[in-house]
Amino acid sequence: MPTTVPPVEAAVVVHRLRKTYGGRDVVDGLDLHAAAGEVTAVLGPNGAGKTTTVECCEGLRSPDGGTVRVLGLDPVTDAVRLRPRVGVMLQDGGLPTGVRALEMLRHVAAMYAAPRDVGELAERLGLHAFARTTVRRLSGGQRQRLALAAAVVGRPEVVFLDEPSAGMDPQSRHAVWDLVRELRADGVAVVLTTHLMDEAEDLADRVHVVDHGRVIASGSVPELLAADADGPAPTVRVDVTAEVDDAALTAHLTTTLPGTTWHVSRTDPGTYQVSGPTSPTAVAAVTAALADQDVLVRRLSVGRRTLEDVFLDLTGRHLR
Ligand SMILES: Nc1ncnc2c1ncn2[C@@H]1O[C@H](COP(=O)(O)OP(=O)(O)OP(=O)(O)O)[C@@H](O)[C@H]1O
Repeated sequence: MPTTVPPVEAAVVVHRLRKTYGGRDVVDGLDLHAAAGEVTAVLGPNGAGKTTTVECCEGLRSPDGGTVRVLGLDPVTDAVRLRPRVGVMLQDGGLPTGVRALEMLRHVAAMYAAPRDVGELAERLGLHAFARTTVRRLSGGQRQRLALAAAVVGRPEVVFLDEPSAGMDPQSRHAVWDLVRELRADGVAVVLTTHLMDEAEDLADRVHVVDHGRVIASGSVPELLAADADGPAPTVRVDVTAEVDDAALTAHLTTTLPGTTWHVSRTDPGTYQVSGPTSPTAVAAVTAALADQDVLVRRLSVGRRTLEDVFLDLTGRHLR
């Protein structure tokens, strides 16, 4: 996997971070960095230690080991100096619940020297529709949008977004992505955690994959795809109506296409991934072999491996 040496100008540098709960290292020597003008995505299975790491960067938790620097400062001891320069969107919103939505945003904006235009921000995140609703009555997605607005209204230099588009409808998600791209273009260091691989693939300049409290892979999406053990081989994906005899399918392909190597795996019930040197003949051979097995193909697509494929290969398929 590509190694990562933090650039001198990194806005966020986490070095050998350790955080222990009840004698268990939930963050266990984690290194990552995030640069200004880039979107850095932190990915990992449930419980991998992403939120704990981000909360150490936000100064909400104190490390048990290692160092964290945000804009060259310690997020815990320099919290007062960092507050006007860092925007934070917590996973649970973390908003006061008794105030009206827009009133809350105006109040947050008033705490900064040169805030964004609240009306414009409210417009682009669709906050006007629930401007006078109290925060406790907002839907999950509305609360997320308000939390995002509060995180960016002060024109921060660094923004931490913990699962920013979780629970949002597709329209809101696109509005969030546009805003994140704009922040990047303005030179902001955006650090986000997400479980949405397409979100990371679309937005992230740099990805850190975390598992068991450590970064197990880092790089740009093309670097991660290229560094993948199986290589960025094109794949055929088939959705089928019955069980496939994958050994028979592999044997059929290697016999029909001499000199090639194939790997067939079931990715989900009813979905198989066939990896190998894909060609028009190979696609025909896959469908012929499935016809031999009396398996009807409901959908077939040919494509490269995705970040999700790489993620699953790195972190496994078992539930956490
Ligand atoms: N205050 C706490 N006390 C005890 N254990 C904690 C505490 N906070 C987090 N943990 C544990 O630390 C581990 C990492 O949690 P964390 O929230 O950082 O994971 P995550 O990668 O953000 O997961 P998710 O994707 O589910 O949000 C989990 O096993 C969690 O139960």
